[in-house]
Amino acid sequence: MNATLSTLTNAVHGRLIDTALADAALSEPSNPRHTLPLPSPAQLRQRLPCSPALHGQIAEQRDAIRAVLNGDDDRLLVIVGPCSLHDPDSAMEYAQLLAELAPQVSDQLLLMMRTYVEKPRTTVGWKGLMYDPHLDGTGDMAEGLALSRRLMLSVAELGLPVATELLQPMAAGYLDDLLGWAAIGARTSESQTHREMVSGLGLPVGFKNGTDGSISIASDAMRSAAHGHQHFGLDEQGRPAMVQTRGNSDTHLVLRGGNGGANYHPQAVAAARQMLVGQGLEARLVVDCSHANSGKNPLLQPEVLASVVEQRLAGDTSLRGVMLESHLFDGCQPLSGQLAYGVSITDACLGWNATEQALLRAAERLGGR
Ligand SMILES: O=C[C@H](O)[C@H](O)COP(=O)(O)O
Ligand SMILES: C=C(OP(=O)(O)O)C(=O)O
Repeated sequence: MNATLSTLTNAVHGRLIDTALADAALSEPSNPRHTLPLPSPAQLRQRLPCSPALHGQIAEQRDAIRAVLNGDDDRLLVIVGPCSLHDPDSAMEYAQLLAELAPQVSDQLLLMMRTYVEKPRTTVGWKGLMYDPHLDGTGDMAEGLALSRRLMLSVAELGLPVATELLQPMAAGYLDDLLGWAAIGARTSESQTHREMVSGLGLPVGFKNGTDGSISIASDAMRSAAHGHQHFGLDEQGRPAMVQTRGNSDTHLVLRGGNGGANYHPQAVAAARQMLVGQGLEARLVVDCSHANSGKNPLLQPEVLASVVEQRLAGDTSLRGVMLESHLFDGCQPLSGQLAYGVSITDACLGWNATEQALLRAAERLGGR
């Protein structure tokens, strides 16, 4: 563009912006919103850095997870931990227990910790540590982001791969360098925005089937995420940006059951496998033992896990992983008054003792193959 044209263009844009600002100043907002600035991803990463040693560990863990998901390593991937983290002390006590168990079962199971700081809600409810770290509705997201990153760093420093659901695409850049694996939840697998985000991630990602049980939304998501996209997003400095991604084919389907019931039984697994292969996708399956696969009864998760183990032993090599919702103690509690330590404030979880027993049993059974 020559200098005169550029000056003219700037002058026109300048006038448009001035007019827009004047209009904005004059018009009454019909639904006023309050905003508070947040740090940029770069600022938070600088404040809570991932050391080169940790960075190397996470890269190795991603490769190990990929090897299991691709079937090059015949261990079972296990994504296990609280439905949501709401209290750093109980989260770290849980992480310690898991880190002690991991080497005991590592010949058969590759354990990673569910480190969930964002919760998708069916309607409304507490949306996770990242949104409301004080658990009081004040929405201190600056602290929520810092606390979430600090917790993930601490879990990773114990040597555990960190797994989380990425719900808000704008927030992924604050945490994604720390993750070994991520999920896109049942309520967002169909969302173009989430598929675009996944296409720019450098880690394995599981797309869950929809809450209605639809598995095709997840296979569509896998095909979309494998492509490069141009999308609206934020750069590292938090500025609005056109983001160009390269595509991510490191994805798989997570069977979590649906409104019609469970989908971990051999027939449902075979149908999922067939659909993926029919669409030219690799048959890589992870079974979520919780949610609709256990009818939301956390104590049934060991049964679902045992079924997956038996299906593998019977020769189903497409089943590559499982997910369990587990906390220090069984059940869940409402978010009000004095909270019991180590009990979920979102979905009901399986307590640690039963979780450990179920995982030891699975390892023993798989080890005897
Ligand atoms: O795993 C978590 C929940 O199932 C999900 O966040 C939905 O929860 P809700 O139906 O209680 O909102
Ligand atoms: C919200 C979750 O699951 P889903 O998306 O399957 O409901 C979860 O695993 O925390």
